[in-house]
Amino acid sequence: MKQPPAAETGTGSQDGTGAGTAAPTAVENAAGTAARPAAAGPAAEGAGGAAAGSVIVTRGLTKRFRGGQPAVDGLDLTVPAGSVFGFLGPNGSGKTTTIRMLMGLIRPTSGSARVLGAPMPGAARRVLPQVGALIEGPALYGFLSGRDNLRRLDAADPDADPRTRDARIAAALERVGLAAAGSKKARAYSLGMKQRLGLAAALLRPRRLLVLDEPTNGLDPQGMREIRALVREVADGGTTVFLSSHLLDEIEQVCTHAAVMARGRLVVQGPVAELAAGARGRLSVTTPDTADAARVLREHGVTNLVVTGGRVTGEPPAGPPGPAGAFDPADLNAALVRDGVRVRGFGLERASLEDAFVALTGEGFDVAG
Ligand SMILES: Nc1ncnc2c1ncn2[C@@H]1O[C@H](COP(=O)(O)OP(=O)(O)OP(=O)(O)O)[C@@H](O)[C@H]1O
Repeated sequence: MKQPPAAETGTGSQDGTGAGTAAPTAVENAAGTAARPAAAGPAAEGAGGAAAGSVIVTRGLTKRFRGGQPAVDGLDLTVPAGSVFGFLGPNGSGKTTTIRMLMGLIRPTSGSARVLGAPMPGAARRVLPQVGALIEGPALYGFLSGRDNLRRLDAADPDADPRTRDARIAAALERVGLAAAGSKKARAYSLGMKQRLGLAAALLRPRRLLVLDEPTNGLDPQGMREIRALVREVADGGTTVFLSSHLLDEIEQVCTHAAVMARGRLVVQGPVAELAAGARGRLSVTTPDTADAARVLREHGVTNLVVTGGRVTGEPPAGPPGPAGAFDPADLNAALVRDGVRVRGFGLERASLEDAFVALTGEGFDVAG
């Protein structure tokens, strides 16, 4: 409840193609690409209609608070237009500090940040009207109704047309499922309702970018589901969504792209599917002939073999599995049988983003930070 939604002053430039490309890959693999097809909305309408543009680009972005270690250290972030971009990291990894720099709320110590193609914080006055933001919870007056809170926020926006105010507020309340509760005092709202009201505030006007700092923090599972559904809906409308989270499964469920932070540094970024694929999952063979199985697997390019009891697991060769991929699990199974290995179980465990995080950092993902 500390920060109001991003300041909404000045007029916006429509140039949004940004300096970067949609190619992810900052530190590691993940040669991914562009924005999802849903980018055909406002997010795709930058100069020249370049849907492949980047909505956020940072280069060497660094923030050092007085005397301390850098909170954010040399960050190179590229957020493709039309993506739902998850900014993932344990508590204290520098997510909020990055978002505050992106929104022009604090100055970087060094490096640069461009949002919608314009430098921040310099261009904040023309960029921020196109950005809806929810940072550290919405700033609400408890004694006002949800609707009157929105009215107050809209009235503080010099670019908001007072003639369309009531209609826009009604539409925003409807969109976040608060139409029926609009007349209730905000102090009577649950945490989830407050978050939704904050989102309604961010969506009072069409936005090209929505920035959400831990939007599901403190919500119950139902509240989380509602916020995720809303995020998807906003993205389907063509708005790029940048959201921070310390929840891996949340990122997997809702995001097309992700960046992983640890101790102020970027660990990896790219399309979520490719990040998880980067970890490749593990191949698992259940057999009483573990030594022979391990040998055959090794001969077929399986690495990091681990034998536990009657099971051998290992990392399959790089590339997608299947007849057209780098290796075919069926061939591997046949090779085991051919060598007399009694295969009692054979499987490929799908990698999760958590596997990717562990593989990249060698650490567990400790959400308690
Ligand atoms: N105003 C400040 N003054 C000094 N140190 C700060 C300040 N803001 C953040 N930090 C420090 O910078 C580091 C990164 O904090 P930040 O809030 O950006 O992380 P985060 O990933 O958003 O975590 P959380 O989810 O807990 O907010 C932390 O060590 C934090 O203590």
